[in-house]
Amino acid sequence: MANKPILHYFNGRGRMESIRWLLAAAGVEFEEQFFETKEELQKLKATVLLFQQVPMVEIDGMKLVQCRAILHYIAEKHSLLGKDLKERTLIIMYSEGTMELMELLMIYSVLTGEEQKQKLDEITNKTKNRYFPAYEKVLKTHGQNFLVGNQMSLADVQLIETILMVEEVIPDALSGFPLLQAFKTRMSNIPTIKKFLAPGSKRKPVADAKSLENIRKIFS
Ligand SMILES: N[C@@H](CCC(=O)N[C@@H](CS)C(=O)NCC(=O)O)C(=O)O
Repeated sequence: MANKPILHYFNGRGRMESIRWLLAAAGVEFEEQFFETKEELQKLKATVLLFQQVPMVEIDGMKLVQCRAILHYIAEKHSLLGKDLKERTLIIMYSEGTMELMELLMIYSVLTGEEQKQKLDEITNKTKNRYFPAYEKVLKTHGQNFLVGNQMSLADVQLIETILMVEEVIPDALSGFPLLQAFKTRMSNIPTIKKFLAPGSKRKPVADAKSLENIRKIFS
């Protein structure tokens, strides 16, 4: 049996969480090696990180960096990247939209005070007026269960991850988006995803003040 992928990152969400989500949705077991100090990260930078950045994933004899490349590799390998060039391009297009929204949420999580309030206004506005209407429209236009090709893809996995992240800061974010509400229920009941959402999985919680402080130290 092939070795399990090994994920190298800190013990938190960041840019690795979508990779955890995708592997889990594909039903792939993985291992994690966390760095906990600046020194441990420096050691990785000096030895294995091509651009001195994480996430890094050891998979199929490669040490992959750049989260989009990693996501696309895993998606393609597990038939989550469409059946032809058009589907693949739509999947990547939708996935890029979710990544923009997730990026805003990642920035929000490290801000404090007035800066955080302003970022939340921006997130609320873009969620309700830009991103969620777009995905609602896609689902409405073709009337299918998934965003592309009537089967689960990278885009769907990233969309459910994003919906749950948004709801952590805007609990009523899905009100007014009935198709996205149904999508959330459907996706959450897919067995591999249900397992990942259950307690004890490798899904990471929202960072608390102590872990944020440690992450700041690691990357300072
Ligand atoms: N384009 C890269 C960006 C990766 C990135 O910025 N990683 C951060 C942590 S999430 C990092 O390693 N920062 C350390 C540094 O740049 O020195 C990707 O998508 O993977």
